[in-house]
Amino acid sequence: MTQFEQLRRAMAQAGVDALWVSDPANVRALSGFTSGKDGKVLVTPQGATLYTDARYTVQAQEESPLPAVIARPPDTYRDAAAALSGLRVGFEADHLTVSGLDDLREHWADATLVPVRGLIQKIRAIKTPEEIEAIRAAQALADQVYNEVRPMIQAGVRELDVALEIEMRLRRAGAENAFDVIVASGPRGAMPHGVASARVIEDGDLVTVDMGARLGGYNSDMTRTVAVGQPSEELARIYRAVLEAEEAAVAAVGPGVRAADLDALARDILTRHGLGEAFAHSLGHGVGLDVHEAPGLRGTSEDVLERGMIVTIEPGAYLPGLGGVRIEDLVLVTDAGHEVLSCAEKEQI
Ligand SMILES: CSCC[C@H](N)C(=O)N1CCC[C@H]1C(=O)N[C@@H](C)C(=O)O
Repeated sequence: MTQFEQLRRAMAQAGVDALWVSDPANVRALSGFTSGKDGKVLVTPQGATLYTDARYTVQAQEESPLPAVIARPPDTYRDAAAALSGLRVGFEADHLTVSGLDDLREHWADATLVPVRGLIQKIRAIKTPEEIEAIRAAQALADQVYNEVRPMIQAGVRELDVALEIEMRLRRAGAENAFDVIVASGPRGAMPHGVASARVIEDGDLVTVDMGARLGGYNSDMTRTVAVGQPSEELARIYRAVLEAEEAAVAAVGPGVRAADLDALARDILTRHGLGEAFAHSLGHGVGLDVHEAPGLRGTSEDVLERGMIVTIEPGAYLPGLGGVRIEDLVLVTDAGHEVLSCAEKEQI
């Protein structure tokens, strides 16, 4: 079944005849238009239309097989109104502002507006073969850049210089950062999202490097924690506990596995090491056009892994005042179980 066929089925299940798509990644997924934040897609019983403005006339023609309407609001809404009279029209509740909804209500008074959540995200969670290759390529580049930059992580070097080197190498290769590079050294390692600062790395630090490449629109995501000099026995113990949790969770990845069970598996290992409270976030998430997308690997998730999903496995332990550790792999769910896409070496500390 094509993604559009899957979407039509999901729309029927959600009880909508048409769908106004405003999430940039969903716009891109449906239309191929790479400036998703400046586009919308309207799916009706007759077909799908890309809406964007005159800055993108040529780009829309080049990139999207969908018919494009070049207009700006309110003309956009007026154009779409004709096709929507009497229909139940879904809108993406997670990606429409209050004023955006007011606009739809004003211009589509003859339609019934219905909030929907995660319809397209659920379809995007299972990657096509082409998407898998795109993410594999993004991760391969990230591995290469990480390996090139790894020797630079030494005492006396600022975190932001490590981050800059990573970004420069990604950009030279035609990619970009999937997100601001996290380089969290020493006590800053206690911040899971500690983007690189001016801190100078010191002897005995653990340094967490979390980076991703965005290549051809698709993201990768990987974390390594490295030791500079000889870390304390306490930090080394935490590192080994996180590594144990990470390896056990990766080994358990396969089709049919409940995301919540995977999260619990890693969390239980860290709890046995006295680090349950220190694991301050979910185990992982899907990766694709967005860095964070479905499925969610967290305790409250109802998601079940399926072949073709690409997820991160990234347990961590964060101890304020002391530091932290996170180890993350990018993992493809396969019929046989899984394939780890991230190849950069994990250190034994
Ligand atoms: C700003 S993107 C961060 C990428 C990173 N690899 C990542 O996803 N992290 C870092 C620590 C936790 C994890 C995260 O943000 N998880 C989200 C999904 C959560 O809510 O737990």
